[in-house]
Amino acid sequence: MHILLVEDEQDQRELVAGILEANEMKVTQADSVESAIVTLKNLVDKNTLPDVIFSDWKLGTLTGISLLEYVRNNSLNVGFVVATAYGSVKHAIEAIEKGADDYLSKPFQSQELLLAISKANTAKSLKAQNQSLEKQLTEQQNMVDLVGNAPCMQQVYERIKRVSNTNATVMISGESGTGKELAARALHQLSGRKNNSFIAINCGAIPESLAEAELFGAEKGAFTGAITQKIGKIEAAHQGTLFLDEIGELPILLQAKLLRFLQEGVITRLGSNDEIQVDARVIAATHRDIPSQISKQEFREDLYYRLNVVPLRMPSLKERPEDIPKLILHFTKKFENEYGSQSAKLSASTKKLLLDHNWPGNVRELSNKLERFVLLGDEQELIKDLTAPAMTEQANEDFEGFNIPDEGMNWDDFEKQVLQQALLKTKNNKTKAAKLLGMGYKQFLYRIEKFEL
Ligand SMILES: Nc1ncnc2c1ncn2[C@@H]1O[C@H](COP(=O)(O)OP(=O)(O)OP(=O)(O)O)[C@@H](O)[C@H]1O
Repeated sequence: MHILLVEDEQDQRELVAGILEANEMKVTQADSVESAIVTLKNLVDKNTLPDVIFSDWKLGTLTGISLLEYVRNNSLNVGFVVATAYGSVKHAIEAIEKGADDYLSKPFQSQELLLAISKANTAKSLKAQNQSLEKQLTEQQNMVDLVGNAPCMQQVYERIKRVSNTNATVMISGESGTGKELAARALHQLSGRKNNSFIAINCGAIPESLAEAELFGAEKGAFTGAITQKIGKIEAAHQGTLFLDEIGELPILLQAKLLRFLQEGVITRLGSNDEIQVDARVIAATHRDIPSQISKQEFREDLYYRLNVVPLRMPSLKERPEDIPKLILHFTKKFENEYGSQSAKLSASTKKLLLDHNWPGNVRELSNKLERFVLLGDEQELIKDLTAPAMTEQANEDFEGFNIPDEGMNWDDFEKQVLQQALLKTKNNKTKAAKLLGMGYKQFLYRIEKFEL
């Protein structure tokens, strides 16, 4: 262990140095705050910082506090022990408040000295560990944009890091709003393909009749309306990443063609016989239970195994309530920046409501609620929203015989209930639910997002 010993009285300094050296410590001596700072600067340059500084309180006209301030202001990670005059508790308290790890009242026994030094050294090591963990976490967060440190999220980060730089196909599962697309983007960002395209396509959002041209491209005249040559999404992802969202919605015919691409790395544009080599890393995502789709013959088993080389499950928000405070902070700041407004502070009881909420719409729901709060600054509305009873299946059934009541009605509630019923009827299949209501998928998606369904 290396100690910087700062003491202006030579006898005292040599006495302490003797004890430390007898205990196999390396000692560098300084007789004033100024010379200690010069010594520290030299040691920083040589990258040989001491482990602990042991400094007297009174050093000429200055005190050990000036040295402590220098050390802490420059974020030098060293342990710090201050020796104060007998009975000067005030100084001891001040030293601890300013960031000393321990203090010793003079006169002290050599055992007390060694104990204080060892304590300060441990504190230094812990600080170094924390700093490196924090740095790792921040790097990770910056890299992937995903907020949350819960153990289940750490596993997600670990897996993303491990497979990002490979070409392995990843199948991301998880409830709606859990960050599946963010995870896919992270895989792309952390890969060697990051400077090429990330092409995302929602397999549920394209009408079946156009899906093949959308994915594989089409030659001019391949079908009515194909007035120019069309490059498909797969081809557009050449040398980059192709993100197939809602893969469970992909029509069965196209599943066979996708499988061929995954196996052979070639595609054929609609209306052409030429094979085109495409090098795209494929990431798929679904909130549906694909094995049960397989048993209903809605999804090809061989395609599933080809896609599910590396499964990545995004945890629901319910599984990681400890991340809610961090997410609240993240979204509040994000929307404050976006709208250039300062939101009102959330009261402790509202924070508790946010923590206790069930979050069926996961992080997306939390983000939407906080966006509204930042925009409107209406805490009461947020509370009302969080305490409104959840829609039950029974309530939906009651709704079937609905007539506009004489006293009028709330249009938003009405719309929300219709959307919920459509989702219930189609077991959350958004494409089918949109069809049921005669709406385009995007239009439907917009509305369910508006109501955080
Ligand atoms: N861990 C997270 N940290 C920060 N933001 C998140 C996180 N998870 C989700 N979000 C945010 O929530 C919203 C929904 O995320 P995303 O679109 O990635 O979810 P998804 O699982 O793909 O949803 P869906 O299945 O409905 O498409 C986005 O605005 C995203 O930025």
